Amino acid sequence: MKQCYEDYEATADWLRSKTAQRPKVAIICGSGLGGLAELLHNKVVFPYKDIPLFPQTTVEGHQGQLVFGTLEGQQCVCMQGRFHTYEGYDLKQVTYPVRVFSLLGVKTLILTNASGGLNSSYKVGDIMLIKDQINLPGLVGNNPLCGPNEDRFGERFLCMSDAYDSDLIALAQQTAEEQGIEEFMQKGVYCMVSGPTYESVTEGRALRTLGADTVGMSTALEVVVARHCGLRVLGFSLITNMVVTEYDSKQRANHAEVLETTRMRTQVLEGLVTKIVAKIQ
Ligand SMILES: O=P(O)(O)O[C@@H]1C[C@H](O)[C@@H](CO)O1
Ligand SMILES: Nc1nc2[nH]cnc2c(=O)[nH]1
Repeated sequence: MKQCYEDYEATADWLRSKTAQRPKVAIICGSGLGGLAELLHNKVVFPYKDIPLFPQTTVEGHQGQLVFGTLEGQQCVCMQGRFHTYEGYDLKQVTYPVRVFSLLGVKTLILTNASGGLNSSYKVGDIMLIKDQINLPGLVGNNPLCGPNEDRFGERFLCMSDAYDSDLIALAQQTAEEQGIEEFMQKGVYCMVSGPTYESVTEGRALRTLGADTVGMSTALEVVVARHCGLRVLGFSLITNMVVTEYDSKQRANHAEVLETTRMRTQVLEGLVTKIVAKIQ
């Protein structure tokens, strides 16, 4: 499927015609982390299947609906479920909602994800503020900005050294302190791989050597497209499991464990994001 500017406009126009809400903040919820959308007030909910040109979610823990509403007085739009390349979607489909958000007038994108911990000082249940990313698919040609540049969204050559907004990171750190949850807050580098396989021992070790603190199967592509259209970005990675990096380990990564850990920390992460949203200008 080849998206053009008019497709993004058609989806944004359709949403505008169905709700008078004009969010400035968008939130993409990771695996098992969609509960945040339930906290919105004056909710207007659109199942993805009803939204023109929107992909559908196929993964357990990703509900598949777009929720507009107000969080602490701030108008927000929340994706309860995201799209991944391992589901068979291409790079433009995975990132489709981000450009729609930009056309709707969103200025700040908050992303959450579930990830495997690579940094041995991290623990299952820690929440990592993403300070930078390794877009592994992008480094080898699978970058969502490949192809003709759409100047109406952004420039051809995009700087990614400031992808995660330092003011928003500072705001998040300050808010975590106020919430008294610094003990399980981390700040580090997220690496995206395509999945759906979890890492072999040697792959896990290699990613750690590259400088990654956590690894997951999302986020980096959405962030590239968000930065291309000028959105400010804040990201959180919930460490749902530790990546197995010992050849004789009996531990095995699995999605059930991922979802179980999200259940353990979902309220804390929701509380943190809510308080941050309240302070975003
Ligand atoms: O959407 P996210 O990145 O939170 O989901 C992670 C990566 C895979 O989709 C899944 C693996 O358990 O969780
Ligand atoms: N690639 C990857 N994605 C994850 N998502 C949640 N845990 C993991 C993990 O260990 N590896």
